[in-house]
Amino acid sequence: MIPLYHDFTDETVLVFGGGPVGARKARRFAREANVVVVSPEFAADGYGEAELVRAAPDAGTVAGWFDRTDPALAVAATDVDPVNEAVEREARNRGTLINRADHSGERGPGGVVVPATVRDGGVAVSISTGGASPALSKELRKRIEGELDGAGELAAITADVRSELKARGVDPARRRRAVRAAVQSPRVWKDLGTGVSNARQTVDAVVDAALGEKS
Ligand SMILES: C[C@@]1(CC(=O)O)c2cc3[nH]c(cc4nc(cc5[nH]c(cc(n2)[C@H]1CCC(=O)O)[C@@](C)(CC(=O)O)[C@@H]5CCC(=O)O)C(CC(=O)O)=C4CCC(=O)O)c(CCC(=O)O)c3CC(=O)O
Ligand SMILES: NC(=O)C1=CN([C@@H]2O[C@H](COP(=O)(O)OP(=O)(O)OC[C@H]3O[C@@H](n4cnc5c(N)ncnc54)[C@H](O)[C@@H]3O)[C@@H](O)[C@H]2O)C=CC1
Repeated sequence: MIPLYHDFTDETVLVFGGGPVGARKARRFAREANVVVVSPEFAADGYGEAELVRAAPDAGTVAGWFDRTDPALAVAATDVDPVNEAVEREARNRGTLINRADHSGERGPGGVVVPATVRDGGVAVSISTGGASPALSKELRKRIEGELDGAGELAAITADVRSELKARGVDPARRRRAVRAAVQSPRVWKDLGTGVSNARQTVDAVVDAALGEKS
């Protein structure tokens, strides 16, 4: 399996099954997509901003929900095998991405896994075991959680620096050297998250030094 980051803005994610697993996937995708959860019961803790539709489609009526919502991704998270199978089949017929929450191992065309994810601002690190051991993905996620502190802030600062250097016409090789120096600098990392404009100033000093300019 090959990891990709997918932009779900303005897209719909259709979740079948409103148990703890369906709810977890709904929360995950609702941060960006329009999420519709179809289930006869909604007993779990939270579904984010998802739209909840009370219904219990069988294998024959699953397709109608695809017609109504036109999803970019379908999640099969019911505890009814033939329904999960029908969701997968329908997604595949339409070329829609499919996440079988009840199924490890082989995925087939359009099959995707939901990874364990750590975020800091716009920075995300995702972990998958290719479906072999979700508990291990979760454990590894916990171990790296603290490692990303400040990465979101540094990504935002260096994004600004990159466009400023581009606008000033600094050539690509020197730009690359300067941005690399900034992300590698222990002084920069020390100043991230201190709540003042320290980090930006430190980045500017490191960038100026790398470009051979006085700060
Ligand atoms: C294939 C996959 C499909 C998919 O859902 O995309 C899948 C499938 C299954 N999970 C099962 C069980 C558990 N899943 C978790 C937890 C998570 N599972 C997630 C993803 C995935 N789970 C995909 C593969 C990811 C990879 O490649 O590693 C995470 C990472 C993301 C998320 O779901 O948000 C989230 C952690 C989030 C976090 O905390 O960071 C725990 C741990 C716990 O609950 O503490 C357990 C119990 C322990 C265990 O069994 O390992 C079962 C058996 C059900 C049964 O036996 O009845 C199946 C079905 C099967 O194996 O057939
Ligand atoms: N991917 C993951 O991380 C995990 C996956 N699983 C698997 O995912 C599946 C769901 O897990 P849980 O949420 O814990 O199960 P659950 O049994 O608590 O929830 C299943 C939900 O599906 C609903 N449902 C039943 N028939 C339906 C229908 N015809 N259409 C739509 N919804 C219907 C039920 O009302 C219930 O809300 C299970 O098959 C389990 O094997 C379980 C644990 C973790």
